[in-house]
Amino acid sequence: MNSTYAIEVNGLTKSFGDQTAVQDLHLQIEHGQIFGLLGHNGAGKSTTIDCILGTQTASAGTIHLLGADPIKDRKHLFQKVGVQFQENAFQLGLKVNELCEITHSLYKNPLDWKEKLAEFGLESKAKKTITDLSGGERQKLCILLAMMGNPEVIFLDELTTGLDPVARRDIWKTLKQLNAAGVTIFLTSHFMDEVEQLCDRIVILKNGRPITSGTVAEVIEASDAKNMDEAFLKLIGEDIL
Ligand SMILES: Nc1ncnc2c1ncn2[C@@H]1O[C@H](COP(=O)(O)OP(=O)(O)OP(=O)(O)O)[C@@H](O)[C@H]1O
Repeated sequence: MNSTYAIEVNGLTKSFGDQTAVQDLHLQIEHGQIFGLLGHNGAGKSTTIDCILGTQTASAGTIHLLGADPIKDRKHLFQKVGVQFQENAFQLGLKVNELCEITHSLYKNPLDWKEKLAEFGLESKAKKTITDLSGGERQKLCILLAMMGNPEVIFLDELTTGLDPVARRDIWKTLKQLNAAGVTIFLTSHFMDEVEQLCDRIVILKNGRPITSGTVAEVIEASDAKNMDEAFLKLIGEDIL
């Protein structure tokens, strides 16, 4: 099994009973790209990520993550792939430094989390519990934890939902720095300004099916729109908005 892409998906289909969440999805994501998977609520974005990570089994299709099989090679991939913790995965009573220590201990080649905490402006929060952090601070901590193992690829699902404009820009800066250091980023987002700012390439899903792909500029041009917001609305159609 091999692939020169960071992530390669061929004909991914995932059904839950008689409902098809993702249908015949093909992705070829180069190393070092910021890739955005877009779509309305329930379009199939999280299901796609789950299948790529091997936490869900695909109904059909093949997936290569860093050239490996996400299910068979999960242990090996764990060291190379960072995943954003969902808020409900945190034990909220833990202190920031405790959570960092625990996560740090899981990896063979972890980063210096104290240095990163300072870089993220969270140094003074080390002894606070997760519940004491603001939404933006929690999201930064999520990125830090996802980066802990020095991953080659990082998955971020709806990273800036619920954040104010300043916190969102802060997160964008962090992601750009991470990407400049060579990390491939796979993200989902409902914010088209964010997509325009960050993504090298995008795919839009509608009801589980890919309806368009390309760079942001290509998608805007192909849909004869003024910006990504308008392109998204045109492509998705008003019936589901
Ligand atoms: N475990 C499951 N069992 C049954 N149906 C599921 C399951 N997980 C997802 N689905 C269904 O699959 C479809 C795609 O869901 P998914 O969570 O992938 O969408 P999404 O694009 O991530 O949505 P959102 O933007 O709201 O997070 C939805 O109709 C959802 O109800």
